[in-house]
Amino acid sequence: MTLTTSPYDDDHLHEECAIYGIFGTSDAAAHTALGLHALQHRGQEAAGIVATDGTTFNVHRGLGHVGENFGEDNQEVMDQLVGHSAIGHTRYSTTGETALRNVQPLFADLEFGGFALCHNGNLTNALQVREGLVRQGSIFQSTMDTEVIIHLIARSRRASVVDRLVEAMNQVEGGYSLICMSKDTLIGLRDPFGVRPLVLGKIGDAYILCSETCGLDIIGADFVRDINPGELVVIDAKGVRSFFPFRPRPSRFCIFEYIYFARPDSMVEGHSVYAARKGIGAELANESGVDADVVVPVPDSGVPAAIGYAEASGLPFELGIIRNHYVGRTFIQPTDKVRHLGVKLKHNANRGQLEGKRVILVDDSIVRGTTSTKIVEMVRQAGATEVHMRIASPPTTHSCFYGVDTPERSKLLAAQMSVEEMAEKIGVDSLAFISIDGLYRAMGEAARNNDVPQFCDACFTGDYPISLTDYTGGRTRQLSLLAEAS
Ligand SMILES: O=P(O)(O)OC[C@H]1O[C@H](OP(=O)(O)OP(=O)(O)O)[C@H](O)[C@@H]1O
Ligand SMILES: NC(=O)CC[C@H](N)C(=O)O
Ligand code: SF4
Ligand SMILES: [Mg+2]
Repeated sequence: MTLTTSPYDDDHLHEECAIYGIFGTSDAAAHTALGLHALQHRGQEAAGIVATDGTTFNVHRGLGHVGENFGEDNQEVMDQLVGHSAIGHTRYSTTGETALRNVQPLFADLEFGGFALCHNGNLTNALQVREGLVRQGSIFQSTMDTEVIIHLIARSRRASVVDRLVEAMNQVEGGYSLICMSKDTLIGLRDPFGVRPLVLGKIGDAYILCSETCGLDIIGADFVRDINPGELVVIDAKGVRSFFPFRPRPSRFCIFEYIYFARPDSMVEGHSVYAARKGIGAELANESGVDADVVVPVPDSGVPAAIGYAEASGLPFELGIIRNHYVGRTFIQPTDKVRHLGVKLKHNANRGQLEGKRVILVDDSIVRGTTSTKIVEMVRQAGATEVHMRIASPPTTHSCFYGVDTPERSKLLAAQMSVEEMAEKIGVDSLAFISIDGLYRAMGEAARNNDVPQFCDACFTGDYPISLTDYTGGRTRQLSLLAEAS
């Protein structure tokens, strides 16, 4: 049991969240469950779906995976989620603990009717806004940043749902993609910098909004286009309408989506995630090639970059480490002790491909260094004569505040050590990260534009595009005295 409810006391690097919405089909909830299943990699703490038939809103929210809540054992639940429109969420918390009160979508009965909302991202002034609302009498039901949006919409005096939403979003800062649903409308929205992804798809007469295109593929829907930064789309019986209600800002899409978060078979912002990862691996080989016998990925996320590395270097690619797919991502293990164990449970050396060889290990990132330390030890024990580690991102030196719950800086290996010190700690013969310009080159840019960077890369550069109101000046506060038993 925990009383933890402050945005500052969580030291894990989490994934993100997935959001999904569909309008205009009789089995909207079933489509949403499938879409969320394809997007499960973005969040594994909790899942929820709200569907509406135009009158009633039907909801199921639960802790755990999509399949545990909306799978074949949950037919009764699915039967109750009737409606022509539905939205859904898989959660990885950034603000607010993992508990039932914090499972999205959020729902409220507002002056104009029912309203459901789901959010990928993190609001950077939610605590400040929340304090103001509580002073004025608002009673919060959760400890999530996202809930302030519902309160701001409820208090707005504007006439339409869309205008109320715009007024609310003008009072919050942060990274967000949102999908909202009223009885007859689906609304999608990306923050003005477009930090988090959101795509539009179509199947038959129904429209879909979701985090990544793999959520469209699973139900055979067509990809229509990305929602643009700062764009708000309204989907109703009349079709899709687009608005740009916010002050335009330069696009700063999260570059880490390409490096790690998104699924390799997704297209995000016009780029294939798989091709981007291979390109990063190739740049890495060009920048920091080393004499070796074999290129070995740290599965899963290191695989496409290692293929690109092997192709560019002309070295053979081998699966020298095998991953057990029945163990969750290591980021999600709750304590350091369990996380260490998780890495052992998850990977095993494929001795025949490593023994007597000079091995280049390729992974996408080093966060705490837990994975790399264990893997290197494992590869050496399997008889590798040299181990060189190559990382398909620059050193992660800063925390993310826009939807990826990174450990605090003191837990980020690269924030504490030089590359040489990290190499020694991890136990490799050499260690190299892709340069920031190399990363931008792999993304098709000549270099990083330091005046107006083409992406958000704050976890590598500390250059935060959106203000961090709640995270400066040491504001910490317990948000609720109510502790949910886990
Ligand atoms: O330095 P660390 O704190 O260990 O974190 C970094 C590792 O964590 C991630 O993999 P993860 O095992 O979470 O998932 P994956 O199987 O999808 O690569 C990432 O791909 C790195 O391998
Ligand atoms: N990772 C996310 O996108 C989290 C969304 C939201 N901030 C939450 O904590 O639920
Ligand atoms: S800080 Fe890093 S992980 Fe967070 S949005 Fe920016 S690039 Fe993505
Ligand atoms: Mg990994």
